[in-house]
Amino acid sequence: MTATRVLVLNSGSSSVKYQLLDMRDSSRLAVGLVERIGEETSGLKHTPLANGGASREQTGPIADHEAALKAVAAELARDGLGLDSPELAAIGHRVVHGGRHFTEPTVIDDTVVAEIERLIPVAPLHNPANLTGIRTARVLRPDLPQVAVFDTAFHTTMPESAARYAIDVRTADEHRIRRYGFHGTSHAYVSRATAHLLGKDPSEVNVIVLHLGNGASASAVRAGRCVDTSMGLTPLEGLVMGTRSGDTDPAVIFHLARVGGMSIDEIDTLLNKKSGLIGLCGDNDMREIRRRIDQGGEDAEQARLAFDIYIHRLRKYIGAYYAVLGRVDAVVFTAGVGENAAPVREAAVAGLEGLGLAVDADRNAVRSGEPRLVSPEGARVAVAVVPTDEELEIATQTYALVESGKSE
Ligand SMILES: Nc1ncnc2c1ncn2[C@@H]1O[C@H](COP(=O)(O)OP(=O)(O)O)[C@@H](O)[C@H]1O
Ligand SMILES: CC(=O)OP(=O)(O)O
Ligand SMILES: [Mg+2]
Repeated sequence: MTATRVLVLNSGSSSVKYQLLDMRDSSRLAVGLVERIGEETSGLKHTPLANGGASREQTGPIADHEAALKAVAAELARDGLGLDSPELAAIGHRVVHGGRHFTEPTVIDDTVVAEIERLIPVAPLHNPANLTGIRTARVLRPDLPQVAVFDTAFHTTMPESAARYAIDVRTADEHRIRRYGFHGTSHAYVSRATAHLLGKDPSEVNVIVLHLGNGASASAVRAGRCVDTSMGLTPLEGLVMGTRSGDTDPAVIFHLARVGGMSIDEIDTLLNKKSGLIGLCGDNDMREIRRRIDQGGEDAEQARLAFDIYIHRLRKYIGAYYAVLGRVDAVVFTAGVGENAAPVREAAVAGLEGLGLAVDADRNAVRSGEPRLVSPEGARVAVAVVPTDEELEIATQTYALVESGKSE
């Protein structure tokens, strides 16, 4: 029997998303999510698409990522899709920070694990969770290739003028301080899918990708290669996010330390976990923010301000990347907010007809899981919604690597 299945693990700080795919046709056999790991009310939702698709849900404490993965393995086994299956070809892991070292998907060995570990200080919310996923999966299936697909890989094509910060070169080099960028798997997948939506080859188009999820980032993609992106040394820079501030004056940190008496760790937590939308209005979910705005009254005021700050930052990046690219063929929205929040898309390009940017109200109101245009017929620049699929992209890259290894 040839092994054609790939299990993809996307381990977040308090969640694990997973998909089991059959790479003969990229079909999904099972998908699921473990949430609130480490809390009393952890939840696991498992959908065995291959076996009728009825979801199973359980709640109850799941102490850590290791326990989460074991619970996932048990659910898959119930459907005859267990990790012991000879049809499993590999496990693909999303790894957020790969530094400059990893520009391609990589088969994981002890050296790779050590390098991902070394990068924890620059991805403190993400790399530790990614590592636990890797370690647990290696214990469960030590014989199977485990592949790391890095968020940073797609951004390694950025020119030095975009990747470097204007700080002392020796200090920057000594500490490897530069813009790495994240969500690269999504930016790569979505920019390519946007070209296809336009009936073009990726090498023919320039695209601004707006990945707006809980974490959010923008990128400028010229002819299929990333030339700039909004996240930097860490996933803290750039757009306003669910709980992260995005861009601030670096001197805010000195001020909070010197005048506010806060420790570096407290400031780190403030900017990464208590800022962004949640810091501005108490909610990090765009659905809730829109509900408050639409309801009106006193509760709407803070939500409106948070929304306006979010949009203002987004528009600045659209303008900046327009200038970086010179010619723009498409602006594309993706991830939870980008795919679902029509008011965000509308506000992001409002009044930018001079740049060829506009949304058609009817098209923008359509809810769909398909890639689609939301700009008016014949617009100079396409505005599009393209659902991201990081898991499919990770599976594709993982399988391609494993298969190429066989033929060598
Ligand atoms: N229907 C919706 N309308 C507006 N925003 C939504 C909707 N559904 C999801 N979102 C937003 O998407 C976010 C999650 O996006 P997602 O890409 O899944 O994030 P992540 O992968 O970082 O967990 C939510 O926090 C919420 O703000
Ligand atoms: C890098 C990053 O911000 O990832 P996420 O959006 O999954 O938090
Ligand atoms: Mg995401």
